[in-house]
Amino acid sequence: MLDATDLTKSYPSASGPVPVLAGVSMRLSRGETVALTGESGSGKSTLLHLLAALDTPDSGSILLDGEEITGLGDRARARLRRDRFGIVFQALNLVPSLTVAQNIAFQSRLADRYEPDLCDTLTRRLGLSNLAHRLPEDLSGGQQQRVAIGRALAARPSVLFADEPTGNLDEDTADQVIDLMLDLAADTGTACLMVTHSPRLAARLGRQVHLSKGLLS
Ligand SMILES: Nc1ncnc2c1ncn2[C@@H]1O[C@H](COP(=O)(O)OP(=O)(O)OP(=O)(O)O)[C@@H](O)[C@H]1O
Repeated sequence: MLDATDLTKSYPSASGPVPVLAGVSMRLSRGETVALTGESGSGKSTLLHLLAALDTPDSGSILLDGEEITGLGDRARARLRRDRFGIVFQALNLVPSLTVAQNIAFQSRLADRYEPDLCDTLTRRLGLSNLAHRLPEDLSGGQQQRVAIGRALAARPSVLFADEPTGNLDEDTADQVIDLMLDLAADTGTACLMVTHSPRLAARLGRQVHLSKGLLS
């Protein structure tokens, strides 16, 4: 479904371009779950940003269902993210003026795919039913993380991209949130690519890939 080949990416610096990705290829099949690991600064977030169409590679190809997405302009990439991708990053970007229930419905409404029953189910399974009318500022970090996961999955994305989604949670809560995320992703047929520093969390996913020296193994 998502098929990336020979991706390269450098960032400019005072002493010239600094290469981060040196020819990364990876494939993500429908419903597959993959953990992306690697040392700090190895380029995990950079790769996730390219695959999620938040940034463009210097060279290489990314096919989504056979269609090249690297050449798309900003608007087309924004549409693609809205319609096909769920994104759960450390900066959760919940809409501060919307309640939990409204945040969960938010992307699915934008994508014109709002399903009240699915939103209710996600809210309940994420343990947010009694918080549905609260604003994000009145939630704990873990509760906000669950809202972000619900919002991403309510739009039935093809791929869920998660960058350290439980980075600031204790181990037990992180395990619960990841298990729930994987469970819900499986129910909605969503593939999942998750960046994590934790080998323990990585082991819970179907496959692990490791980024080192600009290459995946
Ligand atoms: N916008 C940018 N401009 C310049 N350099 C950048 C930019 N974004 C990332 N980098 C550099 O690219 C390298 C890879 O960064 P990236 O955030 O992808 O790594 P990471 O593996 O996700 O790290 P971490 O695990 O610490 O989050 C780092 O050396 C970083 O300093």
